[in-house]
Amino acid sequence: SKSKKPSTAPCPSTVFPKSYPIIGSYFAIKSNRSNRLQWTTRILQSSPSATFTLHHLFGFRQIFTANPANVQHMLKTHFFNYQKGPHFTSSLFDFLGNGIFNVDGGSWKFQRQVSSHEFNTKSLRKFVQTVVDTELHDRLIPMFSAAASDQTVLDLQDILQRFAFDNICKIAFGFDPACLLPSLPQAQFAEAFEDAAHISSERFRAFLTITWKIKRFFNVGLEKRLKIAVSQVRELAKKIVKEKKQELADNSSLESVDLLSRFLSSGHSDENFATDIVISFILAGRDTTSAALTWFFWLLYKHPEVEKEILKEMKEKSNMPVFEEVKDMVYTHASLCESMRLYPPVPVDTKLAMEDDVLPDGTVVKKGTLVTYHPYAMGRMEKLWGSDWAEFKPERWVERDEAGKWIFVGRDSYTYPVFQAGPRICLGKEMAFLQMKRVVAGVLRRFKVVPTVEDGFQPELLVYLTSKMKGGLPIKVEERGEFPYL
Ligand code: HEM
Repeated sequence: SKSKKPSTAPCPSTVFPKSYPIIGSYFAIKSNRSNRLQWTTRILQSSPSATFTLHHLFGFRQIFTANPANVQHMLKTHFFNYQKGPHFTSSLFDFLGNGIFNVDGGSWKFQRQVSSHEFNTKSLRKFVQTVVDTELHDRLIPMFSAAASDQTVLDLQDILQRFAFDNICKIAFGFDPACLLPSLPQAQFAEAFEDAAHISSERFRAFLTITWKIKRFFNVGLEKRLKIAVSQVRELAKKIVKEKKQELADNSSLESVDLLSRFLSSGHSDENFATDIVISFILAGRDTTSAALTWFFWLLYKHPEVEKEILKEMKEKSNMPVFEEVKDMVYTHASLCESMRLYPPVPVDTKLAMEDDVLPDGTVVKKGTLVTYHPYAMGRMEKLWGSDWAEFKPERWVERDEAGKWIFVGRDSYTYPVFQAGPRICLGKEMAFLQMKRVVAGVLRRFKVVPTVEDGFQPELLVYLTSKMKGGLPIKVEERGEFPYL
């Protein structure tokens, strides 16, 4: 007799979206609009080579891949064939202009060279440390301390976003928007920046590009708001560029510390160039670390054993100078990597194929096809992480040496493209880890972070350009008492 036991394997015919002539998989795409990330992840998990082609309206195709060989092909070996392309750059142009984040080819290469040079200086690293520590000790910790004494509920995500925004503005152009402080006039800059980033990313969701272009032409709806926000951001940036140029002209021996001063004093004094590159840096460095840290604190709450191990590591390093300690926090580093495996701040990233091509797994790519690599799905592939992929386990990233000390065991950047990979890999990766580890050490050393959510609460992921937690993360903070407290 036939077995009635249901199969647990996903059935391809139900998982893969049906495609019809002309309309492609329109209905499946429409009905999965609000959970597109999870939907495409499920399809990739059940696809033999972790790649599939989604058919949009009128024969337009988009390839999704979670296959490391394909990722390496598009981000490294065939880098020049996979670019941002006009759809991406035109959506962000009003906001970002020709800044590094929004250009391809020669313009990108030039900005990349100039900025990687500046990023690799010891003095910039030192400056970043000072900025982060000042923001931590003068603003974040006092705020937590006040909240602990009067038991206020805080939105952790909102606070970390404001913290990261203050930091990146000070680093990028020496301006303090002071958004961790209550309603100073500068905070308007952060609001305008948020509006500009949010509405620009809404353009990607538009069914047809022409819809937002028409609204822009008539200056109505969201496009009207975008125009106002962008002009506020750009005006302030331009004003700062002018002031900095004047300062440098008056005093050429001025100690130039922030990125903008460095660009200007190394001969890149064109106003538009300087404004565009600074805005790109703020966008890149703004929501990414805060998104990573919000999910990280949530996972720590769900995994007290990991928090305990981090505290143990901090106790062992407590006699080291602060930034030496950060470099040595191997288990904390592993925990952050693990948290970003499950919740990558940039969950998907799309490129445009400039010419016909074939991916290493045999997928045919026609010129003009969008190719999306999917870090969110890649962190959820059994083939890459084993059958326990759904578990939060920092131990995947470490080994003990003979003396019992943790050693970090990294994964290659094509299996874990959370910071992208290849020539366009994130420029701020090291800076991001430094900032995140400082926050983790600074906060955990003194406070316990307790989400005030109901039992069984599962945070929802909301994707704009970065992966936010829907509705934020309400928390209370408790003072731990004297350190060391283990
Ligand atoms: C956890 C934190 C971060 C993550 C996960 C992250 C991830 C990424 C990713 C995926 C890209 C590629 C985007 C694309 O080209 O489509 C990127 C690019 C970039 N990131 Fe980050 N980033 C982080 C923090 C930062 C910080 C703090 C900065 C600081 C300034 C920064 C600066 C940049 C820049 C300038 C680029 C453009 C590089 C280029 O196009 O050549 N990032 N980042």
